[in-house]
Formats: sequence, C-alpha cells, structure tokens
Amino acid sequence: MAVLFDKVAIIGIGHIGSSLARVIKRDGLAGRLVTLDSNSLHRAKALELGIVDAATDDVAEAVGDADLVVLATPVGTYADLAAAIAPHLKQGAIVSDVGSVKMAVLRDVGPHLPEGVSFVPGHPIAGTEHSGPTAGFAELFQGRWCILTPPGGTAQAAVDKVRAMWESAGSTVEIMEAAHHDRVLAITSHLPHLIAYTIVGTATDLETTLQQEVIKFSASGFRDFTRIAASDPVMWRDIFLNNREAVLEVLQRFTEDLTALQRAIRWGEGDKLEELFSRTRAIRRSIIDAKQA
Ligand SMILES: NC(=O)c1ccc[n+]([C@@H]2O[C@H](COP(=O)([O-])OP(=O)(O)OC[C@H]3O[C@@H](n4cnc5c(N)ncnc54)[C@H](O)[C@@H]3O)[C@@H](O)[C@H]2O)c1
Ligand SMILES: O=C(O)C(=O)C[C@]1(C(=O)O)C=C[C@@H](O)C=C1
Repeated sequence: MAVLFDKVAIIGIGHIGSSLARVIKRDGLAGRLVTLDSNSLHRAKALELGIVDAATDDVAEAVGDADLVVLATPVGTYADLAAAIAPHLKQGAIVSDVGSVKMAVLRDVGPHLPEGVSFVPGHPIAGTEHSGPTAGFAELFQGRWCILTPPGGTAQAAVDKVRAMWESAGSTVEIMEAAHHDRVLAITSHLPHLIAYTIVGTATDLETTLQQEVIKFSASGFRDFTRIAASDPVMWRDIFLNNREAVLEVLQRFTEDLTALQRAIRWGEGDKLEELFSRTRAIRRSIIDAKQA
C-alpha cells in the first residue's frame, strides 16, 4: 500500500499499539513511525524489535510534525495525555485512538484539541489477554471489525485516511455513534469480562475451603474463563470506570435473568432451562454459520 502519512506517532507501544506499529511497518503506511511510552523497557523493546523508527518520552519530539497521532494507552490516561500533546499538534493533524470505550474518549480528548486538528476515535475489536510490545502481532486485526466514532462535522478526508489504515490491517470498518458503541460493547465485551473476573475470583475463594481441587479439576469451560480473567487489570479498571452507565444497565438486566434461572433450578422447572439452553445453542450455531458463509 502507498504511504498514508508522512509521520505517525503511537502513544503507548503495548499489545495494541505495537500490533498497529507492525501493520504500519509491514505495509509501509508511514514515512516515519515514532512512539511515546512512559515505560523505558517498552521503548527499548520496540526499538530492538524494529517496529518503530524512534522511541521517546518527550511529547514534543513524538507528536510534533505528526500527521497521525494514535492513543493506545489505558483510557484513564487519555485526559492528561490529550492536554500534554495538544500544544504540539500541527495544523491538519489527525488524532485517533484504540480505546475500548468511546463516550469517555469524546469527553476526555475532544475538548483539548485545537482548531484545525481532526478527531477520529477508533476501536479495533481484536485483542488477547496479553500486554506489552512483545505480545503484539501484525495479523491481530485481520478479519476483525474496527469501529470508528468520529464526532459530527469531522473532515471526511481524515475519516477516510484512518479507515484506509485499518483496512490495510485487514479489518472491516464500521462508523458508529459513540453512545451506541458503548452500549453494544457493554454486552458483547465488558459484561463477559466482568463475569470472568467474578467466576475466577469466586472459584479461587472456594478453593481455599476445598483445598486446591477447583483449579486441579478445572475443565475447559473454567479454563476459558481464566484466560479472559487474565486480561490487564489497569486496562479493565479503566474500561469499567469509563463505561459506567452502559455496564450497570446490562448488569441489572443480567442479574434479573440470572435470578430467573436460579428460580427455575430451585423449583425444578426443567422446561425453562431447556428452552433457554436451546435458544443459546442456536445463537452459537448461527454465529459460526455466519463466519463460514
Ligand atoms: N488488549 C485488548 O484486548 C484491547 C483490544 C482493543 C482495544 N484495547 C485498548 O487499547 C488500549 C491499550 O491496551 P493494550 O492492551 O495495548 O495495553 P498494554 O498494557 O499492552 O499497553 C499500554 C502501553 O501504554 C503505555 N502507557 C501507559 N500509560 C502511559 C502514559 N501515561 N504515557 C505513555 N505511555 C503509557 C504502557 O507502558 C504500555 O506500553 C486500551 O485503551 C484498551 O482499552 C485493548
Ligand atoms: O479475546 C480477548 O482476549 C478479548 O478480550 C478481546 C476484546 C473482546 O472483548 O473481544 C477485549 C477488549 C477489546 O476492547 C476488544 C476485544
């Protein structure tokens, strides 16, 4: 692919930032690729891996002259980072991000950006439970969705350039309202993580009483939960604190459904259990069929 940007700055060269850096390098999307990261070990590793041209902790050096700046740190850092980078942004620059929530990004980043800078928030729906620059890989975004939530009035040319970058990564891009994104992701991503954190926490507490037997006899169902529950604690703390309303809403609904199941088990209502399990089995099969089509 042709060069999309003369200079790109990635803020945070962890799992997602380094995966994007690998794509940018692989596809020659930037004339120069610089990272700003507060962790000196991550800066050194990114240089050693050859996935960036320069790594710094100096904001002006990183974002000065950049045509695209991508925030790829936990969303709780965004407000301070936006305030720090804003004075160094050039006219015509695009600011984007990869954060897992989007309303909070509009709230925390948007107000800091000067006139003449375009804002195209993004969220690649791809990731693993691993963190840091060694956990990244260029194929991470292949065949996955990337949601962009540009605020009304954003220059179309800026949206098109960010779209082209994600399409080069192999993703299908969808434009969405930030509030809608947060409600959808609350159920498809945030609630499942909360459930995984809870179930592994409960099992570990029980294990103390049952003396090690929970982990010892854990079958694949529980192991799947432990993978999700191994996800980065800081990243997920920030997601829940910054998508509070949408998560609390689906959690309320989930709690009611769980109580209904509890009742069905207590009163021996097998038909109710079987009806739900049949419905969810059909959903799983339709997801697999849609993927294969
Ligand atoms: N991991 C996933 O599955 C996934 C998927 C999609 C989106 N995201 C989003 O991507 C973002 C990054 O997640 P990740 O998994 O790559 O995390 P990560 O921990 O692997 O990487 C974060 C990087 O940011 C750096 N950093 C942290 N605070 C900083 C600061 N104030 N200034 C400069 N650098 C700082 C860290 O040193 C680290 O290198 C988060 O906003 C997350 O919500 C994550
Ligand atoms: O597969 C995983 O490990 C993930 O949790 C990835 C996952 C998800 O929930 O789908 C996690 C958070 C992101 O914002 C996007 C993707």
